[in-house]
Amino acid sequence: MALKNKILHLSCRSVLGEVLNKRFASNSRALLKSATSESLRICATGQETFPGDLIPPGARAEVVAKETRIKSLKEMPGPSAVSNLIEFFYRDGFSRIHEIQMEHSQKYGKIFKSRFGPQLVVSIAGRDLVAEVLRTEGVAPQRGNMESWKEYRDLRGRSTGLISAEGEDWLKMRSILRQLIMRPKDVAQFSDDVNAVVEDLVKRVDTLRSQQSDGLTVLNINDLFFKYAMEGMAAILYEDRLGCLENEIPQKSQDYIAALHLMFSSFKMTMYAGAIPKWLRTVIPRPWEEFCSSWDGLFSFSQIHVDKRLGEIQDLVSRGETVKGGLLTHMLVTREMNLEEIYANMTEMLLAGVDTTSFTLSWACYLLARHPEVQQEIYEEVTRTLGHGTIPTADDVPRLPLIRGLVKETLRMFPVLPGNGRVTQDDLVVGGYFIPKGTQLALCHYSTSMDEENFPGADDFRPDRWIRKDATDRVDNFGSIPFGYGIRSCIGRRIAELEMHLALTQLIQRFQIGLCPITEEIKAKTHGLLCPAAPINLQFADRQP
Ligand code: HEM
Repeated sequence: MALKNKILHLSCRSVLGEVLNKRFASNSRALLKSATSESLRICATGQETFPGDLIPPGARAEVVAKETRIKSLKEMPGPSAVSNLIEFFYRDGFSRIHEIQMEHSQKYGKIFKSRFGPQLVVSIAGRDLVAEVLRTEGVAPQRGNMESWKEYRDLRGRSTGLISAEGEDWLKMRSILRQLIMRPKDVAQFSDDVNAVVEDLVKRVDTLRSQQSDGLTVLNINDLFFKYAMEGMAAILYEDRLGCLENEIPQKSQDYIAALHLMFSSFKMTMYAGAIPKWLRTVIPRPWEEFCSSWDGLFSFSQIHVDKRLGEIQDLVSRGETVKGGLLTHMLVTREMNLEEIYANMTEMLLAGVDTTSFTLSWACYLLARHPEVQQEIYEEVTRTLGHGTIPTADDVPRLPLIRGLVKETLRMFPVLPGNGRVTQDDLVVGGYFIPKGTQLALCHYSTSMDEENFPGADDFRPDRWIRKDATDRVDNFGSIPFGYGIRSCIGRRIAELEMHLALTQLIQRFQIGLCPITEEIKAKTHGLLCPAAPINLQFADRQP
């Protein structure tokens, strides 16, 4: 792949945003200690706003204390420890986490507690309560217990990356990366690289369907999108290609795919590995061993690619030539992170970026195939805007609101992370309950995005519900925040969106996507991520220009 002349710029605006965010968070945390959540939501004007400057916090707290009693965690409803144990371990609840969210929120309300052994988890299943929690976050929110990830890194002398780091380490890495890839215009420069991968994706569709008797069917579409996402991520992160969309996949890439599959196939076990006390690992060693060996594979793959690029840069420098390149080049040249931190971040970003993007693409194509009339509408928008043969770039995406709506609606119906976590860093009052510092919260994204109150006709696939009616109309909705919200939200959001927008636009331009006769209704299952419970087989018929 030819190296490109790219400049990755820093932004004072985003730094300012972070400072403002910090101020707001510390203000609101102070207030939360003295007031209930109700007092935060409803101010004197009756609007949803921050009431600090309208009524002195102390006075407000007094009024509220008379009106509303803050309840304790003991009073919070929720399933009993025994029924939870049966649900998860006997009835395999881990693969139905999304359904359990719905059932429990209907039964216990928008906030409820569950116990997993010694661990108490408070689930937040209401849109406004989720907003309340995320809007009051501090400067370095914590997602959950990352002990097993950290332990592996300590064992091997590795650094943490953005997903596993906490506190100061996380802040430092986040502030570097957020200036490089957080805004659409930062990632627009990767358009050509992504399009080169999309071209290979389209060729691969041709090859795969020609191997079937009907000349149309691509079996297990997620396998194809997995390879597309891996190839796209490598093009952006490593400035290199892996050959995943070739007929013969190079051995090193195959080894990586195996390590990635091991990581996900042993997901449940590795979850326990984090929880199993160390002494118990001598009795049941397998989960921990598999966990370490899959990380070994993931780290070594990233290291090979980072070292390769480093060698190329050193050669250029020794020949006195100018160094040009993308994200990795920038990181290697500026050394704002040390080499171990670069390995760790490349490893964690690749891990975070492949399945998430590929499952979303699989669901999007499945939904298009099930709803030909919606597909036709989107096809008409694409051809009206771009014509039949024009290859879309990042600059075209704002002119394709239905393509963006398609991705948003897919992620609403199948949020690839059906839930997210936070460990509270201060005492909080949420939904009228006192939640002490250090409590594990589960934000129930699946149930909020399927809630009729937040999305009328929630079972209907309607990409157009995301289209703004005019410049002032905002359709943002805390009911569906598939990339999270705020300072610890997904750092790869813009990269993922670029990969999905460009791939879907070209697929819709080229093919009419249909259900294959052998494909029945595909249900979702939770396997860490929300994924199809059965292979999705689809037909790709050529569009007639
Ligand atoms: C459809 C695609 C994707 C979805 C739905 C998604 C969703 C998420 C969510 C929900 C989080 C947690 C946010 C929070 O805790 O508030 C997250 C974190 C993260 N994601 Fe993504 N993601 C996607 C693609 C990607 C890609 C392509 C990358 C890499 C370039 C990536 C890298 C990360 C990283 C590094 C974090 C941790 C951020 C931090 O802790 O500071 N994700 N993602």
